[in-house]
Amino acid sequence: MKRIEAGSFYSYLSEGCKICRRGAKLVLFVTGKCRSSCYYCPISEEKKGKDVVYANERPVRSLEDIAEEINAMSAEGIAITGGEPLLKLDYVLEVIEAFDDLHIHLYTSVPAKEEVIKKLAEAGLDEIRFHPPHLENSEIYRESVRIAKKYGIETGIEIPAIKYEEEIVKLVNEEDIFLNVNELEFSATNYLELEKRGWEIGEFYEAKNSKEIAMKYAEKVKKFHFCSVRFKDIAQFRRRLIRMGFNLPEFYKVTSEGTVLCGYLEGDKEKIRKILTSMGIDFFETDEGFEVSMEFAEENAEKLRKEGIEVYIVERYPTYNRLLISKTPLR
Ligand SMILES: C[S@@+](CC[C@H](N)C(=O)[O-])C[C@H]1O[C@@H](n2cnc3c(N)ncnc32)[C@H](O)[C@@H]1O
Ligand code: SF4
Repeated sequence: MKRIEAGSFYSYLSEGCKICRRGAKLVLFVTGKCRSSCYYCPISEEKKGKDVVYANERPVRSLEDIAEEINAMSAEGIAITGGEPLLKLDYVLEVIEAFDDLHIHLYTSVPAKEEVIKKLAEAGLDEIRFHPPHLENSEIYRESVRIAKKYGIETGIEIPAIKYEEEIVKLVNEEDIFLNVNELEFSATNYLELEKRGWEIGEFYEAKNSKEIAMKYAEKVKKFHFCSVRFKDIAQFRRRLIRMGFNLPEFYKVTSEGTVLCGYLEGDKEKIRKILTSMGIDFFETDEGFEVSMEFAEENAEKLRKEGIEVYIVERYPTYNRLLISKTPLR
């Protein structure tokens, strides 16, 4: 068993996991709808049950939006998730075909039939991960697993570590497929249900003792991977942020946390635009203001203030929603 950062370990990593570890997988959420109702489902309130599409944080209206997010993070792969992606099979096929040059993996809780898997394979799906809700009836996925393998799709089972089920171990070892076990994660939507069942929340929103359940699988499963909540956050997410940060214009400073720092100007937009253009300064215009280099903001703060322009240093995420971490006025 090899150890990776933040408590994760594996004996086998699927291609999808390898790309995800580099922060190079775009998460494509294709619908919030799902026919199962797992008590541990972490989907947020704004997405649950709603037929919405997001590429990472970016709302998607067309394939063009997905292409923009791919460029923003230099994605090498796409993870198609939900809700239940197979409720929107035609859309999923369209996406797989459109971005066939990237590695694409799909999550599903449906024991899909041959006609569905054949279509996915022909569209170019590379990897599939079945999730038996509540970890029950895993045997009903055996046929789908065999079909997916027959069509050359890398196949696995992916589950949260809520309990140990011998039937899952039997299935993955007999079919020689991988088992991904996620550390059970608390979210705003599953918190009460997890608490009701005795789970306690840890420092990183992980369920305490969930890792110990994963260990039991690790002892028995040939192709095994445990992904911790902390690893998802500090490695995958932070690495994606860093990729996104370095794709921004050079005047942004990328921190080791994956956030970006820049100067920020607010005031009469026409006036600011004129000043920056006449000085030949690189800038990015947002709805409310102008992002510039920190050096420019610091060196010119006094002069700009005299022109009635507010000057700040801003730290934000390099994501589509530009989540603000801090906005400090320069005096
Ligand atoms: C949220 S589901 C969405 C896709 C599909 N409905 C499914 O269940 O596979 C994606 C993955 O998250 C895992 N998962 C669900 N709830 C979880 C939780 N609270 N903590 C960690 N992983 C979880 C599932 O095992 C599944 O592999
Ligand atoms: S099958 Fe997946 S999306 Fe549906 S309720 Fe369970 S975890 Fe959530």
